[in-house]
Amino acid sequence: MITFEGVTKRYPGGTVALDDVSLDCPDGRITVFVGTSGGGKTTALRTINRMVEPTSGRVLIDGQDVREQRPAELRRGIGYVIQHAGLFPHRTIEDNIATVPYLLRWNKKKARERALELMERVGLERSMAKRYPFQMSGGQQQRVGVARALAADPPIMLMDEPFSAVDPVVRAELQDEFLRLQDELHKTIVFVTHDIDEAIKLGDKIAVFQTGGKLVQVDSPENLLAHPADDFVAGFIGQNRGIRTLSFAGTSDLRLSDDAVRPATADAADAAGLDWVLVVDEGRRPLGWTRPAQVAGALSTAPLAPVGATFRVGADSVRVALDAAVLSPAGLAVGVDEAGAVIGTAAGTDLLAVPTHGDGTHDTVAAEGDDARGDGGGAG
Ligand SMILES: Nc1ncnc2c1ncn2[C@@H]1O[C@H](COP(=O)(O)OP(=O)(O)OP(=O)(O)O)[C@@H](O)[C@H]1O
Repeated sequence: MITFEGVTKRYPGGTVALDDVSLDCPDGRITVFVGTSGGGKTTALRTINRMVEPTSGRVLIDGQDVREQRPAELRRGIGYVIQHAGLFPHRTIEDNIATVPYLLRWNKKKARERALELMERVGLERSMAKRYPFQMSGGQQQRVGVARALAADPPIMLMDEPFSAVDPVVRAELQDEFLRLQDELHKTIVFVTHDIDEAIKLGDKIAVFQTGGKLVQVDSPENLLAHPADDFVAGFIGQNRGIRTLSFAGTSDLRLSDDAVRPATADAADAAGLDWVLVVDEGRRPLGWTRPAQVAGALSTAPLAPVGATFRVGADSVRVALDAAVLSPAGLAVGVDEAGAVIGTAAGTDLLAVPTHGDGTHDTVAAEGDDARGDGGGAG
């Protein structure tokens, strides 16, 4: 665990970059520092690897003051990823990734093998190993940056706006892969971003910094959305707070209805009275929507409107289900199991009735994916 104890940083000239910051960054979790420009996020991050020394207070790693270790030694256990990746332009991709192993005097073969293995891990083809950074896209360079930080398998990773310099589509891909990687590696990660959506997507725990280096709220993403500590945090989170909260509400306890689900072999007359029916095949996989009143005979002969988006019951959030309902011609969200078979449907109003009070008592989605994530370590 990384612990900040009353950390203050005052620069010559009087700028207070950090003002009495106390906070824990739990092991194996992602703690995100978010906030306004100049709020002290980067300064806070850099006190962990001693790139910045606090004016007062201390930073501890597993109870030990970081000042008890020489910076070089300390940094060996701490991966560091920055915006624009910061790769060495005159070194090949594999040599960039193997930077720390070379410093640790691993033999060349082992270091290169590790670099190639990591390239695969971060979604790069091994055939790119001999390229130079200028021959890679921005997104690929960021992946190399992540691989380089992971090379010596440090327990801690510090990431300063690592995905900010790429376009939104690539950024979303990098975020998804980063979460997948973290599911396997369980590093203790401190991640700086100015983007609240990125913070909510990636963070187990979010620390909001305000200008003047003040820490205004430390909370799980769901609590931050549900209970912003003050107007500054509420303003920073922005609009759509209610809808975003639905991302943390789970679908495993939803009551789904089978009323509108019919096999293709059924007769349209069986569904008389229904506006829309969802026609399914023999494996209950959805084929499409139809209006039974407009069909004579078996539903297999009916013209079908596309199913649109479905949601995985239990795995997807209420927000995903609501999206599916809005996009469905029938206004019904189709819930499916792992195999894609229909479990039942839910109307938008059923989905909006799900409690999302953000006090941790509702059925939460496992942070869109993993049991180990999600409780965020609570407040403070
Ligand atoms: N070496 C320095 N000397 C003097 N002032 C500094 C120094 N480094 C940072 N600051 C000041 O400290 C404050 C906090 O800076 P910091 O970079 O930590 O903020 P940040 O939250 O990471 O901002 P951004 O999102 O813009 O990167 C700012 O006012 C900045 O100008």
